[in-house]
Order: sequence, then structure tokens, then C-alpha cells
Amino acid sequence: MSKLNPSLPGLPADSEEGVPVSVRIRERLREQQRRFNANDNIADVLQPGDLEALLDEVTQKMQGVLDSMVIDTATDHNTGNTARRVAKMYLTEVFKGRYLPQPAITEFPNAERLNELMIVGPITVRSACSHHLCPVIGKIWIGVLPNQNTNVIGLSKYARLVEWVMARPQIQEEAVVQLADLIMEKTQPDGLAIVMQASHFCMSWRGVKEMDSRMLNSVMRGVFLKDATLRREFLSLIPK
Ligand SMILES: Nc1nc2c(ncn2[C@@H]2O[C@H](COP(=O)(O)OP(=O)(O)OP(=O)(O)O)[C@@H](O)[C@H]2O)c(=O)[nH]1
Repeated sequence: MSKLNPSLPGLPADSEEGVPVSVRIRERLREQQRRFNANDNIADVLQPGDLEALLDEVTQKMQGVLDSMVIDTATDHNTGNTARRVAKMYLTEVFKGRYLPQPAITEFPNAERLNELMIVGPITVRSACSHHLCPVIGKIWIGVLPNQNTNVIGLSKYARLVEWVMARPQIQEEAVVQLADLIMEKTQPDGLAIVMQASHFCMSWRGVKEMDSRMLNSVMRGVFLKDATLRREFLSLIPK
């Protein structure tokens, strides 16, 4: 007798018929013993058509949320398509950093063997907190001390990597560490410094309703950790 599918009793374990696409994706992730936290990227386990199917599934679930909030989406002319809009916004816009592969990075040979401090910023951060899914809007500055033996990456690619990492539900402390790990892996510089400043809408729109408070945090890697003069130079060059 074939084993029953735990996701859909009545169907054999190898049957995909009627199984929600999110269940199939989670099974693939569990088979690979992969984490799928809010701020993890899962693009490499998605198969062709999965994202479109997820859009339908999230739309259906969002419709359930609206129904449970007693919003009459059948006759309210403003909310008829809200479930679909929200699903599309989550999957293809504000949280696309979970579902899309990493942007391609153009590398150039470090022909002049540059090893001077380079700073890029402010790069706009658009993210959301993992707790309330409220927007987190801010800016980031990245300082790189290139290694004279490694390639340099195109300037715009820092902004693309920031967008990819931030377009996920995040907490700010983890977001900057994820970004630092990624830039270190891609460019292998001698040092990397990142400073992020952001407004958390979960603190202004709701909750304590503090309109002006910001969160500021930084991460330093390589020579920035050891060299206080370099660290000071980076921090002094960032506009206040
Ligand atoms: N450390 C950190 N905290 C965050 C971040 N974004 C949001 N938070 C906080 O995470 C907490 C959310 O958890 P809870 O305390 O369970 O939420 P809550 O009961 O709605 O709390 P209030 O916001 O105080 O109303 C809040 O204190 C948020 O301000 C972040 O990036 N880092």
C-alpha cells in the first residue's frame, strides 16, 4: 500500500495533485535541511511556474484574511482586488529578495592594484520588520578597502545587493550582517564597513508612535576592526 500524503490525506505520498505549492516548496527545503526564515532567500528551490502558483495561493489566503476582518470585498469597490494586490506586492515587490536569485555582479580587474578607502552611499533601504511586517526605510553607507589582488565590482552593484538583501522581512541587526557577509564573499576586500540608519514604522505608525527615533547600527570587518584610524576616517567621511 502506498504511503499517504501528510499534506493531503487520501493522496499517495508522491502525488503533487492538489498539494499547495508552498507545501511542496517547504518539503524541498526540509529535504535539503535548509532554513527558510523570513530573511532567507529560497530562489534556488523554486521551479518554473512556482512563483505564479504562489501568487494564486497567497491571494486566496489574503482573501481569507480580509473576510475574517469583516471587509466586504464583494461590494466594496476599493477592496475587490486587494487580496491580489497585496499578494503581488509581497511576492514580487517588497519581499522579492526572498524569491529572486541574487543579481549578477560585474567584476573588473583591479588593474591599478588600488587599495585605498572607497565609500558608496547613501543607498536607500526599503525593508520591513519581521515582527509586524511594517516598513523600514533608511539609508546605508558602505566603505570598502579593496585588496590589491582581487577584482573590484561595479558601483551600482552595491545598491543592487542592498536591495536584494533588504527586500525581505528583516531585523536591522541581522540585515547588515547578511549584507556584510555577502559583500565579503563577493569582493574579498581587506576591509568592509557598513553603517545603516533607518526609521521603523512599527515604532511610528503604531505601537509607541515615536515619530523621530531612528535605529543606527554598523558592522566592521577585516582591517576596519583592527585599525581605529581607518574606522575614524570612514565615519568622518559619512555625511552627518
Ligand atoms: N532589535 C530590533 N527590534 C525591532 C526591529 N524592528 C522592530 N523591532 C521591535 O521588535 C518588537 C516586536 O515585538 P513585540 O514586543 O512582540 O511587539 P508588540 O507587542 O507589538 O510591541 P510594541 O511595538 O511595543 O507595541 C518591538 O519592540 C519592535 O519595536 C529591529 O530591526 N531590531
